[in-house]
Amino acid sequence: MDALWMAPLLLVPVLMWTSSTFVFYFKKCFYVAWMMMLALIAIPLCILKSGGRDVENMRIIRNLVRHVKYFLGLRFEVSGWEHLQTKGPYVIISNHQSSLDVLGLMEILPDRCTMIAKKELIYAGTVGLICWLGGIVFINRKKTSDAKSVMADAAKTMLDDQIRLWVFPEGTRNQRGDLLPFKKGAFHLAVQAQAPIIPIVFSSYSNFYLREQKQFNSGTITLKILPKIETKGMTSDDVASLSDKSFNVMRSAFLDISNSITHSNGPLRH
Ligand SMILES: CCCCCC/C=C\CCCCCCCCCC(=O)SCCNC(=O)CCNC(=O)[C@H](O)C(C)(C)COP(=O)(O)OP(=O)(O)OC[C@H]1O[C@@H](n2cnc3c(N)ncnc32)[C@H](O)[C@@H]1OP(=O)(O)O
Ligand SMILES: CCCCCCCC/C=C\CCCCCCCC(=O)OC[C@@H](O)COP(=O)(O)O
Repeated sequence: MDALWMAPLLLVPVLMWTSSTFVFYFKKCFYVAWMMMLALIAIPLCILKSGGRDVENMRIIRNLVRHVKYFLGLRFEVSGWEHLQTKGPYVIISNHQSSLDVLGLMEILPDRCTMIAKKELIYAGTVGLICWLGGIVFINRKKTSDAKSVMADAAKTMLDDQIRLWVFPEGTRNQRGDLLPFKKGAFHLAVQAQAPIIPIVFSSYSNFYLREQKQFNSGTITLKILPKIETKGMTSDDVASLSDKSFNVMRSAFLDISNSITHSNGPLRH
């Protein structure tokens, strides 16, 4: 009787072997469930360590998330580590393709660095709570004036508490094979804090993850950390050119690393 109950479980490896659509859904569900579970473990650890919301909790979160890539068959190749060896506050900007970006982010996350995220993320159960405990700054994208004032406060906190902030300047997830035009918030933030910008580019996920075709294979993601862009002496008048400059260096790096990876990994499995 017990053995009979186990029988459907045997289907899992069979389906994993034969159906790439099953692999796609299995990996996605596993990812969400595992992250929720890790967050559940992290919550008491963070509370015990710092008693509540604190950027130092990101160390615990970073350590707990770093093994998840192995389950999903993902590898990261990182270049430009030396550009993160900058003292004091800075603003990291990177392209944003999927919630899987969290894995690459945790791979290279510097100390005392937290993120700017949409406020809806706080309702994501245990993940939402861990984001709050990790000091993530939540913004309301539907109310520009609110978002601006939260980010102005964040610029002050960055300096007062020596914090680094990671912003996704595209403002939303994008897997269209190119970068979306940048929103301006990250650049106002850097200018207000007079802190440098460190651009980071994730190569395209299209060689292993295709949402429409329901494909989630193993793959390698290249992370390229680019040289910092100074903002000392800049004012809000310089924001547009700073944004354009950042966009251009990131776009050319994105196209460069995405092309080389698609060619070296060979064709997708069907
Ligand atoms: C232990 C296990 C746990 C496991 C689970 C958890 C694991 C880890 C936890 C970590 C996970 C974290 C991952 C977080 C990912 C979340 C990512 C996101 O949520 S992305 C979406 C949210 N982010 C953003 O939107 C940031 C980028 N957006 C912006 O910067 C925007 O500019 C804005 C939102 C501030 C405003 O957007 P919008 O209303 O569309 O306006 P714009 O066109 O950009 O600007 C309008 C004008 O306002 C000016 N402006 C903008 N910002 C400012 C400012 N701060 N100060 C002054 N002025 C500003 C801008 O220049 C425009 O004016 P103009 O005259 O046209 O120039
Ligand atoms: C009880 C509630 C259940 C909710 C379950 C959701 C839990 C998500 C679980 C695991 C994923 C862990 C990584 C979380 C961080 C993902 C952040 C993210 O990628 O947010 C999307 C946002 O950048 C842009 O949003 P839009 O593309 O504009 O939309």
